Amino acid sequence: MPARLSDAFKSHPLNLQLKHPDFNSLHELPDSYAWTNNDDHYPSSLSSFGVDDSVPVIDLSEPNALKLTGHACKTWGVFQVTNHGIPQKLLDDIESAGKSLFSLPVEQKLKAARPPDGISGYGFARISSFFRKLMWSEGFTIVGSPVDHFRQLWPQDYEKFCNIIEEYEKEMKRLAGRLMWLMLGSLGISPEDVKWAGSKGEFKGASAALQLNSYPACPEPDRAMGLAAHTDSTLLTILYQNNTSGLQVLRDGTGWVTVPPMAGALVVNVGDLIHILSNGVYPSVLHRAVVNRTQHRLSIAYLFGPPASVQISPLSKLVGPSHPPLYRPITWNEYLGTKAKHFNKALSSVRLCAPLSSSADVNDHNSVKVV
Ligand SMILES: C=C1C[C@]23C[C@@]1(O)CC[C@H]2[C@@]12CCC[C@@](C)(C(=O)O1)[C@H]2[C@@H]3C(=O)O
Ligand SMILES: O=C(O)CCC(=O)C(=O)O
Ligand SMILES: [Fe+2]
Repeated sequence: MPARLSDAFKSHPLNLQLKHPDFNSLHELPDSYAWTNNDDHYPSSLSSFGVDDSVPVIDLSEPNALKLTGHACKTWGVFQVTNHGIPQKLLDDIESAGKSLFSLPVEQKLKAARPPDGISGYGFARISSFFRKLMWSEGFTIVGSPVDHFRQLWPQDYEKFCNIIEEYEKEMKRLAGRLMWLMLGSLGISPEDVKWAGSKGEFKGASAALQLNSYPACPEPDRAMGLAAHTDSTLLTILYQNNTSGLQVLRDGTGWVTVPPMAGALVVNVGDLIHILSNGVYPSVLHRAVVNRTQHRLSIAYLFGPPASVQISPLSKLVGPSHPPLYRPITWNEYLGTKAKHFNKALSSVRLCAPLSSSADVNDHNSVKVV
């Protein structure tokens, strides 16, 4: 039987033994949540105040969308899209489903806790084990059907919430396929070059995870961290954020740049697997979420990847004598296991050789110190 995404962590269980707090009852920042200057990626470090450098916004109905996408992937690794075709009503529905989930009592949410060796359910971010301090957030991951967990959360209304998730995943999958061809097309790659994309290039067998993130208002936002700096272990990620800012991307030479919430727009991140497929031409983007004193923030990430057991390696059209393959072949499941072990050094752990040109692979995050 081919590997399933839900099995990715079977051999990498996460035994956090942490107590899930009721954030609303915390009026002071507990020491376990207070990041200091010694902690890697301290929240207020390196911010790019006053720098006029903003994340590209691409109108997908424009004829030059392909060229703009290629440029954004090469120079930023992140962009926002408008005219993406996702109905506003669906975005509103998923936002209220997320709000409803995170406002349940802690004991209720814990009935749907993510098991240590599982992928789906409620809990701390998987990357929490790499840090001495806790993150000011809670998450809920959905891979496959959410019905068992949702029945625990909302015994009466679970079907309504399952339908929203199903519809959202269907729409996101279609958009992810479209974005993949904008990214790959801008590299001169066509559907015949990517066998696992299917005969029509529709990415039928693709796998995906949906991650709902909640960042409660925080009494001391400057000392807290919502979600620590990381790259996504995906081909690409499509992120919906509510009207509260918090997402920041690390920009070479500039520092942390905020991705401002734009009504109706969606954020697209280049993930580690596009980094590998493109042989480092489209580097994955290091990003994090910071928190604020007054507003609750919610984000919903659609983490899109290949079929779980397909080998991903630099595309043959992009390698040659002057561009040797920089990464060894790896499946998505294996990469998630590597990330669980090496975190921000996962990409360099699958690297074959140093790039010949200094422009390739600028964002390999080799220098990120793991605590
Ligand atoms: C497919 C996945 C990517 C992810 C781990 C996961 O199994 C599902 C959640 C994803 C997420 C979202 C928040 C940040 C992140 C680093 C994490 O801890 O869980 C990512 C993981 C990833 O991209 O490596
Ligand atoms: O909340 C955000 O803006 C970032 C979320 C994120 O990076 C993720 O879910 O991978
Ligand atoms: Fe992310």
